[in-house]
Amino acid sequence: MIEAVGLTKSYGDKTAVYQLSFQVRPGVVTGFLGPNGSGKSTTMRMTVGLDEPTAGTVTVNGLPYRRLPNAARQVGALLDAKAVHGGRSAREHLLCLAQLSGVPSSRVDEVIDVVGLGEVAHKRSKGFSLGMGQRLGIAGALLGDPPVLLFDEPVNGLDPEGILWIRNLMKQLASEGRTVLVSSHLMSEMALTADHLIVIGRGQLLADMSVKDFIAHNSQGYARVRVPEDRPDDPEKLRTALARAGGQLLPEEDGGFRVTGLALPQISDLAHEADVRLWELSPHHASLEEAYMQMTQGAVDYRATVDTRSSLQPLPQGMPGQGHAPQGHAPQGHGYPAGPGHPAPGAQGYPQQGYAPQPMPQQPGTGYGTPAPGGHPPQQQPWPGGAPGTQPYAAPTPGAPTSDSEAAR
Ligand SMILES: Nc1ncnc2c1ncn2[C@@H]1O[C@H](COP(=O)(O)OP(=O)(O)OP(=O)(O)O)[C@@H](O)[C@H]1O
Repeated sequence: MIEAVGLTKSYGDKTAVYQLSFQVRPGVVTGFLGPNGSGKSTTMRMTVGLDEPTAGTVTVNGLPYRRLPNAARQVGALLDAKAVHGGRSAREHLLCLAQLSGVPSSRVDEVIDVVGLGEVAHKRSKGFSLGMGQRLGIAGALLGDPPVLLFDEPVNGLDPEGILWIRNLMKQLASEGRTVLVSSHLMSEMALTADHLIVIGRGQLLADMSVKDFIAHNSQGYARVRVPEDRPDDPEKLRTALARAGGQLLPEEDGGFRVTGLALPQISDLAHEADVRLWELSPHHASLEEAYMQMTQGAVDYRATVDTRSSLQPLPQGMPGQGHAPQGHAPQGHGYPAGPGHPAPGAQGYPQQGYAPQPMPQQPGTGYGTPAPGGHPPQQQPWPGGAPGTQPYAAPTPGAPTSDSEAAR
């Protein structure tokens, strides 16, 4: 089990993680979600001793990583697939890791086969594609056969077959009773892979609950209806009938309608009573992506403009190397687009008061440590299950971290 209690990390003025408390339990895949810069990697780095918390603790099976006996055999992590000596072959790289952590070299060939790198095991890793690098990083995480595994965006760069493989691997590792924490921005993939979610925004806990509960809490189900086009009065008749019962009929772009506030049988009965024929009546189940967008939209620091093209200025003609003289087009220089399509961080949805800049105890960054190599650990033990006191919602705390843009000001 991984447990964070009041975990906080500041880099100078920037608070990357603030009073984060959660438990990652064994036996299930836990998805770790949050917008860019929300503190996922920082949290994972602190978990494996690569960064020191400014305050609070994060432990693996009750101990901070650096105090774990044989840490490399207890926790495996894929944090940065590029953190490999490019001059070494995949096999050499894994052999080095194996020697450092007291893992027998026979295990190296096993994990190479598991991740599908057998054919390129003797090739230098600097020639590896992004996906091959990810596979090598995953091999490194699996090397010590650890009961706790962290994967930071493991599907990055993988092809569809690789993504399916990762999904099954995560599930298999969890079904073996391991603790599996995996971050990703691919919501559709997370919906298929994760059982439980920890969602953070600007370093703070936003949700800690099952995928099912997360979707139910953060989205509104609705019904889709369609009426015959040759009966132009029907939409209005239906709208009136539904409104009397407390429902709402909203037109959709494709000519159909969305009904909120009423169950499907009620909609059917009301339409029948109003003499409106329905050509479609179907439930719409919200996706994890919809629920995630709804929850995190106010905690997004980096957002593209709605119409990215409209905010771009044309480049001046006659730039050096274009082979003709400037025609008097001066750059219309203003900074990076701002305006209606580029809302201020936290502009929608998420309570604003939590992000007011407040003085917080700060501590300069403590730099990077190195996970301690270790020898063979005791055999895996069954983990205590059923963590108490999970927190479905954590309201933003006054004094919470500012967004990057706020910090920059
Ligand atoms: N070594 C560092 N020095 C200064 N700031 C840092 C450092 N590491 C992370 N940060 C800042 O901390 C915040 C959280 O970063 P982090 O990489 O943990 O986010 P993330 O959720 O993993 O983002 P992404 O989804 O984009 O990978 C960011 O604002 C980042 O700029």
